[in-house]
Amino acid sequence: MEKSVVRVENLSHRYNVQWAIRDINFEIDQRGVVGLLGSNGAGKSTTMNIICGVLKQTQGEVYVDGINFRENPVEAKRNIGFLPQKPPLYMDFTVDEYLTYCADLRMVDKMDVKKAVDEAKARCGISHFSSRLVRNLSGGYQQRVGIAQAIVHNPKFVVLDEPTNGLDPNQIVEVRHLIKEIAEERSVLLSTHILSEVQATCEEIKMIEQGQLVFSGTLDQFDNYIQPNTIMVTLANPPAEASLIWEGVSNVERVTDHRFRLRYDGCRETARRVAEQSVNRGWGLEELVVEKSSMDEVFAKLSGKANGEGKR
Ligand SMILES: Nc1ncnc2c1ncn2[C@@H]1O[C@H](COP(=O)(O)OP(=O)(O)OP(=O)(O)O)[C@@H](O)[C@H]1O
Repeated sequence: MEKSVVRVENLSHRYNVQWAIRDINFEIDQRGVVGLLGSNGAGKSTTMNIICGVLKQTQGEVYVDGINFRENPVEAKRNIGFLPQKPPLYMDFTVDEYLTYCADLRMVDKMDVKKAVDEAKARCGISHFSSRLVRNLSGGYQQRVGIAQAIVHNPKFVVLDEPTNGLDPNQIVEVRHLIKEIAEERSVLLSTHILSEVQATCEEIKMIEQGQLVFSGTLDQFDNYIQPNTIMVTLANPPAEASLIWEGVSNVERVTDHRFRLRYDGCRETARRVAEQSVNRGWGLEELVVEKSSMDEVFAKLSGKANGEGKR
């Protein structure tokens, strides 16, 4: 069995003369939520549409559960669920009618359709709305119906394009929770512009900029992409600023009477040494924070990197 559920190899696509995405390679694990990040026009939708079989790539290969999309698209699609940015809901259907229709489209065996619909409804917490018209559901519940149609055929891989767009804060929390739950038994690729959403939901991140993959790694690796180089230290009995400069520390800024920002060489040892010295010399260490960059700063740096290299 393959370790990854999706494998993308040298994927490139152009709509006209310009490449929309160029030479993208990555794999997606069997479980968990992967965030797909990128600025507007970076190439996220193009990549997602190709992986979901909505768009045929110009070059490269996509394997879903080991099946090559080019060679066997129908089989590959059996393993994929897709919730586009605008959910494909039929407002005049009841929830049951709609999900039954989706199960048919997804070629669920006739004998298994009712069970599949019941399971998808239970999973998404909409069983009590079975007979309600989709149009009469709130935005949050309509989105749950959208997610239910994406998992009704029990796919191994689900793609959700900005699934919390337009929801109120409570609905956002609920839908995020649901996404995490469905990712316990399958893999979910989540496209979003909202960095706090990635932080709240994803374990892995792929970032595309200017049509190229500029980052692929864990949330922790993304957080630590820019090496921290300042330490904020709070001392009850601080010495003169000059005493705080020693090996590894290049500059000291006095923020308040008791707080200092030390610019350092990024070496972990330096932070440890600051703590040791503060204790040994009786400076009354109250707080020591290694100041990491925010996700926005990492995002901006990665976007800038792509722009600077003149991609496409
Ligand atoms: N149908 C199309 N015909 C021509 N060019 C297109 C088409 N769709 C997308 N593009 C171009 O391909 C590039 C990548 O677009 P894509 O929609 O994949 O980006 P995106 O990251 O999904 O952006 P957004 O976040 O704004 O949806 C852009 O330059 C876009 O203008």
